[in-house]
Amino acid sequence: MPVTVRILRLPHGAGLPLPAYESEGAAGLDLRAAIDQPQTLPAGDRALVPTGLAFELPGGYEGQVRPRSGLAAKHGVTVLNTPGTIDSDYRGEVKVILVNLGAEPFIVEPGSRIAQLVVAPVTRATLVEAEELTRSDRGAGGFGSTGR
Ligand SMILES: O=c1ccn([C@H]2C[C@H](O)[C@@H](COP(=O)(O)OP(=O)(O)OP(=O)(O)O)O2)c(=O)[nH]1
Ligand SMILES: [Mg+2]
Repeated sequence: MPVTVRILRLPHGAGLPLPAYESEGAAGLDLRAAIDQPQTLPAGDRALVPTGLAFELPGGYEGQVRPRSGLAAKHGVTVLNTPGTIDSDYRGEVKVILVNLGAEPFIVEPGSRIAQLVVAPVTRATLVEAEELTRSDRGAGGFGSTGR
């Protein structure tokens, strides 16, 4: 379902194109690094990379910051907290926590596409505290209880 999202380009992101869906059916809007110098991400290290963007998501929606599979497959570079959560009431700059799990340093180039933002509906729960929970076949079994 299409949804309208207000977006603000911050001064350091003003020269970058607006995020776009890169194909007709793409789920994510690519996010770019709003940096003015190449930034080296050493192997094993992480960095909070600015996007130069702030969003106003409608109530009932969230933004999910997800990795790009190409960066992960080719360089071992992913989003540390994937999926990062952008709350609908957050008005600050969206930043991407990149981590380099590869063996080589990775250079983040200015304006390069580092992650993607998926806008998704969220359900908010009403919690009802209970004395006990309804029985189920699974019960408390988990963490591999059904075997391999
Ligand atoms: O990858 C991310 C994750 C979060 N945020 C921003 C938007 C989000 O609405 C806010 C808070 O994120 P989260 O709730 O995940 O972080 P927290 O550690 O719980 O911080 P807070 O106490 O501010 O909620 O930070 C980002 O820019 N990038
Ligand atoms: Mg939080």
